[in-house]
Amino acid sequence: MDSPGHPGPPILVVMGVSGSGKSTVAALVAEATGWDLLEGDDLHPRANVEKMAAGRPLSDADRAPWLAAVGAWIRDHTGRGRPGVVTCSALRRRYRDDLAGENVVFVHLAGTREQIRERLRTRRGHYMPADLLDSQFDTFEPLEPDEAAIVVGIDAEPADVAAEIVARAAEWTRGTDVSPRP
Ligand SMILES: Nc1ncnc2c1ncn2[C@@H]1O[C@H](COP(=O)(O)OP(=O)(O)OP(=O)(O)O)[C@@H](O)[C@H]1O
Ligand SMILES: O=C(O)[C@H](O)[C@@H](O)[C@H](O)[C@H](O)CO
Repeated sequence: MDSPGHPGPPILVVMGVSGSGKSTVAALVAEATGWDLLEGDDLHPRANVEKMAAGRPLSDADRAPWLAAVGAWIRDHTGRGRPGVVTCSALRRRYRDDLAGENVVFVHLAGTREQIRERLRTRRGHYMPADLLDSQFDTFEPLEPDEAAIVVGIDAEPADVAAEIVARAAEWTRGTDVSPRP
């Protein structure tokens, strides 16, 4: 799947606000492709998890060590030429700039506040409270045209969302323009 424009296998950073479906969809993409999967939430320091569970949004400083750990996983993979799928909210442009690099493609799971609020309302067994959704949307800085990125809607079933990502990632590795679509 390599091309001169994109010399190595991709790392897909599946991003978006809490509840947009990152964990669900990334697992399906990893299953379909056989690529390594990093559940970014597993790299949060315990203090971050406790803070979110208590209903308090993370600050930039809170996110810094977590983003560094996610970035290290990405670098390890790109350095070894291994493809991967990573879940990471990557809400702000500057966070993404720290994760970006050759063969890194951001995949934004784009949904409305109302749609995601409803999904979080019915989600069970997760520490992240739905109350934090507004701060997630307030923090989110949309992808900009110069970012290597794919935007995917989340209306479809998870398997179909994952299939679209696999297809668009294949286009990306062939060098097709997949800059954000409205
Ligand atoms: N395409 C979809 N259609 C319907 N439900 C979905 C879809 N994708 C995910 N869900 C459901 O929405 C909820 C949120 O999904 P998920 O936990 O994967 O989101 P997340 O972005 O990883 O959240 P967080 O960042 O808080 O970990 C889950 O209950 C999941 O089953
Ligand atoms: O950047 C953030 O505010 C946090 O990292 C969250 O997005 C969590 O990672 C996740 O949503 C919790 O499950």
